[in-house]
Amino acid sequence: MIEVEHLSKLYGSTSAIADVTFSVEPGEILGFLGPNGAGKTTTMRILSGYLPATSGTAKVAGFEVHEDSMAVRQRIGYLPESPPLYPDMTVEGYLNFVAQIKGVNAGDRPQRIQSALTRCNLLEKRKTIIRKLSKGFRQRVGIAQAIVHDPPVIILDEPTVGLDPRQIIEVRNLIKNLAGDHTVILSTHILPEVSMTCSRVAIINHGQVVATNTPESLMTQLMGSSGYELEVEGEFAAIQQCLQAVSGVKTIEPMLTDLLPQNRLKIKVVSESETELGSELATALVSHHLKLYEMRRVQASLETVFLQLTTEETPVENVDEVEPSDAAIEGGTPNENADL
Ligand SMILES: Nc1ncnc2c1ncn2[C@@H]1O[C@H](COP(=O)(O)OP(=O)(O)OP(=O)(O)O)[C@@H](O)[C@H]1O
Repeated sequence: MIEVEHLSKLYGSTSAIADVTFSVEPGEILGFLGPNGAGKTTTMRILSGYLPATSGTAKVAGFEVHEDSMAVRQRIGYLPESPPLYPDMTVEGYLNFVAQIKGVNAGDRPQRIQSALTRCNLLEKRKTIIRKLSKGFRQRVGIAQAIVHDPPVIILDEPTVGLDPRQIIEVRNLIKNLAGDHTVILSTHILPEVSMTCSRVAIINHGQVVATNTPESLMTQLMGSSGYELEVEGEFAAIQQCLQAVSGVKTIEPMLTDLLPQNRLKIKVVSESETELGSELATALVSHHLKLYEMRRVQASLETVFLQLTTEETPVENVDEVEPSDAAIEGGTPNENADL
């Protein structure tokens, strides 16, 4: 549905994006994740037909964004960082105005407006003047104007910036509900937003896409392995000998922990690939009469991946080429409030 190839943009001599290539399948939500100044807004604006690229191509629903910018604009709903709202209009009046300029037939407009109001939970505010709305409701109006003409593609630039936690949850749920019927690109610098909302993530840094994958695969693929923490009763040498025989095990290490009952050890097992080894590890221990008290799968957090990718001196061209890092699997759970 969206195909971007070798897209670059220079502002004078400043390179905002360079050689950006990615694609988005119909019905997907792609998270475009990067720190401030990475080039997210520039890419979104080029895709929406509001800014010409210096070189490269971008196609939306088969139309080249620069050559067929009118056809593209009709097929895209765009929520910029600051939604272009008219504060003195009512919500309904504004949506009617947007539907009109987006070319929705007069006969279809009431139904399209009703649908956008319903999806964005705005029915009770339809007669309210936009100026009187809270920031959260204004953001919903911004999303409603992006979907009122029922475009196949929706581009949302930092849609939850400035909202309170309750409003953030509402807006994220609303975005998730758009998937399937629509193809969505969501730009953000907030990590949990991506893992909560998106089916795939493209990480952008210094104007270049440094990795693209599902949030989960990106973590395991980049780290090249996943890990398990086990609590087992017995001697380390015996446990090590037993687990070493399990195919796919890369390393076995004792972990330093306090407060464990006597004879119990915490062991960290790292696997060679992302294949699940849990049941094999448990079976091996039980067949050697070693008591297993606890087993937990540990994966790198998206935050670890992001920091690793965006602090590389040179961009990682292909995540498969990254050296597996054992230390990285200690990343633990993502910080829910990580705001880079
Ligand atoms: N109109 C402009 N003129 C000159 N440089 C610009 C212009 N717009 C953006 N830039 C530069 O291009 C780079 C990418 O900016 P862009 O706004 O696309 O990043 P971003 O990832 O959206 O950042 P943010 O999250 O802060 O909005 C930055 O270095 C920025 O300073």
